[in-house]
Amino acid sequence: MDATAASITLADVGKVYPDGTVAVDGFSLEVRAGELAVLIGASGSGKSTILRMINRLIEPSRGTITIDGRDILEQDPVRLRRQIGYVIQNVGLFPHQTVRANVGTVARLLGWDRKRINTRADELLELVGLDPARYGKRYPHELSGGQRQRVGVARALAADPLVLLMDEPFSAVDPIVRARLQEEFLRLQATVRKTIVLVTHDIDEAVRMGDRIAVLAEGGRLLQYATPAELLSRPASPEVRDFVGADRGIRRLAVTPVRDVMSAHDGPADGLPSVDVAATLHEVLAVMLTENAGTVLVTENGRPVGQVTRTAVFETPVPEESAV
Ligand SMILES: Nc1ncnc2c1ncn2[C@@H]1O[C@H](COP(=O)(O)OP(=O)(O)OP(=O)(O)O)[C@@H](O)[C@H]1O
Repeated sequence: MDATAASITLADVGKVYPDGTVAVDGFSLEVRAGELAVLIGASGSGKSTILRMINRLIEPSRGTITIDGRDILEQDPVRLRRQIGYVIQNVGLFPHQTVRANVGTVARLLGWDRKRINTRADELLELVGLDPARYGKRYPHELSGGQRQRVGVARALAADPLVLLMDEPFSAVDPIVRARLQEEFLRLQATVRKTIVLVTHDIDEAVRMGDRIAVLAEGGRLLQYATPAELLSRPASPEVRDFVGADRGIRRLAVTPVRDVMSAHDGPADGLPSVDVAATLHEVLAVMLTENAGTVLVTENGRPVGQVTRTAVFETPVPEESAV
């Protein structure tokens, strides 16, 4: 297969554990190739169960899961898992193996020769921002939490999987490291473009990372599956609205491109502060506040292409939420 990413489809998937717990009851979702889908929801809503059904660490009780159109239940689970990267909270690095050996685990299982494994491991360490010469020979206990997490990501990418499953990958590190890892990971994703399903408890992480966010309630009930901007501006129900939280207005600014809100520029541009057309409303607001301006010019390659007023920042798009 030449593709670097694959679509994932879950159709009416259910899981009943042997003790009778209905963890997931008829869950359907489509993740497009190269997209990062976030699963978020209350504790016990079935997020991890869904994730682990995709790599068959848990066998579904019903329904169909396909990767690139191929039913995963018709594939050998061990081979399937080698094509799917899996990153978990505490990474699960092998403590008695060096960083380089940890990253090379899957490649070794695939029978690659030592030279190719080491070259690949070093490439991946560089990709996640760890100098191979400095860190390759260390053991996991000789790394910080954030560095271990990066090794976990490098290991998950080692066999160039089509799909990456991440279960709270950044939650074990402190908030500052977490924000940096998220940012680095997004840059990495812009290069590798894997299809990713990420489970989190953190709505800010979901909004920052997700191309689409699935909000789940108990039993894997899908409340909404939408882009961050859509979720924040148009929560599908009071349940989603509560979940997304009271400060969603601020979050919405961070995901709404200025392009969606700007109007035609009229009048002289002299003296107006400006933002690039790729900016978000959050950046526009920051400029308005620091420059004490009511209008900001929007430029593309340095030329004015529109303007945004303070009213537009706060009024557009008008969310249907006057009921609260
Ligand atoms: N092995 C198991 N046997 C029985 N019930 C289980 C098992 N694993 C999970 N459950 C139950 O299935 C439901 C869904 O669990 P799951 O771990 O998928 O939820 P989650 O949304 O990932 O939760 P959290 O956010 O707390 O990690 C919960 O009610 C949980 O108690």
